Amino acid sequence: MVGDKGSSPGFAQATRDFLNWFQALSGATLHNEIAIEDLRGQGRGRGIIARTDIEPGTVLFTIPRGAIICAATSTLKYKIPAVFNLENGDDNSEDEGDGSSSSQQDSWTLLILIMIYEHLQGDASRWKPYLDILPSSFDTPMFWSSTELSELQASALVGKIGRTEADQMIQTKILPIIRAHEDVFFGPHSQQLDDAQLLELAHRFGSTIMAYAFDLEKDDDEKDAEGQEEDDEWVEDKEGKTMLGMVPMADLLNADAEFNAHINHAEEALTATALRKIKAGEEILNYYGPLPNGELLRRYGYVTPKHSRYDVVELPWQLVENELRERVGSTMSPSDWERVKQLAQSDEEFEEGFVLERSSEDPDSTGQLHSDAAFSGLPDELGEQFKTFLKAVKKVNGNAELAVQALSDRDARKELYLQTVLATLHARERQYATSLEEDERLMNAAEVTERQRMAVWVRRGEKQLMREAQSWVRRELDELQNKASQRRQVGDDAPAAKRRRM
Ligand SMILES: C[S@@+](CC[C@H](N)C(=O)[O-])C[C@H]1O[C@@H](n2cnc3c(N)ncnc32)[C@H](O)[C@@H]1O
Repeated sequence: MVGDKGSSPGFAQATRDFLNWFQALSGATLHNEIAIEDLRGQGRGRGIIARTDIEPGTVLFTIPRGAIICAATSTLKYKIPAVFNLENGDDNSEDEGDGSSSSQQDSWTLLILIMIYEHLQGDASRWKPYLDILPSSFDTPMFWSSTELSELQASALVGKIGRTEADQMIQTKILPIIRAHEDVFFGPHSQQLDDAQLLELAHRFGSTIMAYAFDLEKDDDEKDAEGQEEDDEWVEDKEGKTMLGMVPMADLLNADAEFNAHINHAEEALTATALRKIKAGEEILNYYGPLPNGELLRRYGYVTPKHSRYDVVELPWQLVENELRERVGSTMSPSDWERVKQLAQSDEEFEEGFVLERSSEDPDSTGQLHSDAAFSGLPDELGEQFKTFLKAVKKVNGNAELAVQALSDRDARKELYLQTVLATLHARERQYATSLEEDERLMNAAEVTERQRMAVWVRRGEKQLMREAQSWVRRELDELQNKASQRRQVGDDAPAAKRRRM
């Protein structure tokens, strides 16, 4: 859900002004039978709805590239060319150490600077009606209080919010540029802002870019390394290499794991087309990718039931190690165990944690999914690291019986592995303050706020996945036991058969 400070009439007027502005753009098109609607009642801000049935392949709207806010279109680059790397024409501009050189900027920080500049231009910005419909507050965890964050419990999402890193990026890359060019950012009519206000503005536009901006450099027929066609996605470009831009109208589309529209990138314009028949009254939906709900919440500030199929749980190796030690190293001294750890960690493949996820098909070319996702196995790398650890145990203590046996007998190792993982999954589940069952109850409780409900949804999804993983491990253990008892039966029968033959 996106916040907008305006009251309802302001909201509707801003939508109308934006529509008029958009339709007057040279090269822009908008299908007559689609409408921007106020979906705040459903917690989805604005969205685009079909007013009549729309046939597959129909062009919904076209955005000329010149209407996108990006480094190529904003006049800011002519005012502070050094920051945009235009003076030397290459990447070797001098680093002034104050954030003013291009080498310190990336596509994120440049777009934040552009958005702050255009915002401070007020009526003078050619994107004013578009800027007026962008959100001024967000439901992403970056803006949650510590009490709200505590509702995420043991979710790995907590460690990924990155408020401190964002603050630091703004302090080192955004504020020094604005302070060094106050005449550019604060025109004769605009109000001066202090550092705290600028910090808030930079956070606001950083979050806007996270939830709205487009990667502009992909072509329709671009292929990834495997030769597969890549989707044009709303991206988080952490390395800052691709040009990001704010694309009016395209970013009014909400999204889900099943969707019905696609944005094509062509030379002169971006075009939204219907992927299948869209019925009158249906919302036109884009796709942000196969994201778990935790990631959807972190980047976009919402969760959906359809994204649950992509949920993940992070299993820290330390938890696996604790369980393994109990089983194979309980008689080892702390210093011997330390040697085991050092040996295992010296392996260059060593991982601090492993991600559990379900197997899921990709949406088809019309944006639809046809089967449920299911947990179907542990990561291979986890099994390999488990074996590496067993080898290290054997090296340090050749008498560690269980480890030695597990290394020479495949089934014994599999059983030890599965038992250890099962115990780890229980331990991981205990790190969350409430049970899955309590969360199920909370989902329907009246007193729960929207942010709390989203946090419960994320942690509940992770617990559900852990339960599925536990059932899978139990089934594997049962199979192993059945196999062993069948072998015992064959073994018991064998001498009898032999006797008969004799
Ligand atoms: C690119 S914008 C889409 C337009 C947006 N609704 C608006 O009013 O500006 C992305 C934001 O829309 C909202 N959104 C998108 N899809 C949603 C969904 N399926 N359910 C709820 N909110 C959604 C989220 O707040 C997200 O950060």
